[in-house]
Amino acid sequence: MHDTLDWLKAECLPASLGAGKRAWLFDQGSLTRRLQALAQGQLEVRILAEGWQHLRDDECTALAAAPASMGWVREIYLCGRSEPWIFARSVARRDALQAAGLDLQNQGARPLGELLFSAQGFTRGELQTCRYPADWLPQAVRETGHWARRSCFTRGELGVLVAEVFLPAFWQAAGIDPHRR
Ligand SMILES: C=C(O[C@@H]1C=C(C(=O)O)C=C[C@H]1O)C(=O)O
Repeated sequence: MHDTLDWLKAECLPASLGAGKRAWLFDQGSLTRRLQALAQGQLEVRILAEGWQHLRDDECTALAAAPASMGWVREIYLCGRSEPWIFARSVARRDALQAAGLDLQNQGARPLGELLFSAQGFTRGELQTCRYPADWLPQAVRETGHWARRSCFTRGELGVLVAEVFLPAFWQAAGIDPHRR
C-alpha cells in the first residue's frame, strides 16, 4: 500500500511543470464549475463506487484518523461530453460524518462541489499534488504518471478529503499536451 505517498505543496513542484497544468492543479475554485464551462454544460458525475470502507494510510493521516479507520468513500468520474475527464475519490471519517449529521450517502449524481462550495460553511485547505498510483485508478484509465491534486474541506471537526486525478482526455479538451510535464 502507498502509505508513504508524498503529496506535494505547490512550492515543492518541479519548475519544469507547465504553467497550463499548474494553473489547473492549483485553482482554488470549484473544479465542477470550471469543467461545466469547458464542456459547455455537458458535464455529468458518473458514480463508480460508494460505501463504507477502511480508509487508506495517507487518508487517515490527512484526516487525523487512526490507521484503517472506517469512512465513507465516493469514487466518481467527472465526464465532459460523455468522456471521463477526472477520476475523483472523496473520503470522510465515519465518526465525524455521524457527529456532523452530514449524509454523503445520498449525494448521488449531484456534484460534491455543490455541497462543499455552497454556503454550508466548509473551508478548503491547502491543495497538494502527486503523480497518482496507477493501481488506485479504475482499470479503464490505469496508467502511471497522471497528475492528481487533493485538498481537505473542513467544517468544525468534519473533514472531507477530495482527491482529483486529471486524465489525458481532460488535458486534451483543455488544449494542454497530456504528455508534457
Ligand atoms: C470538490 C468539487 O467537487 C467535484 C465533484 C466530486 C463528486 O461529485 O464526487 C468530486 C470531486 C470534485 O471534482 C469541485 O467541484 O471542486
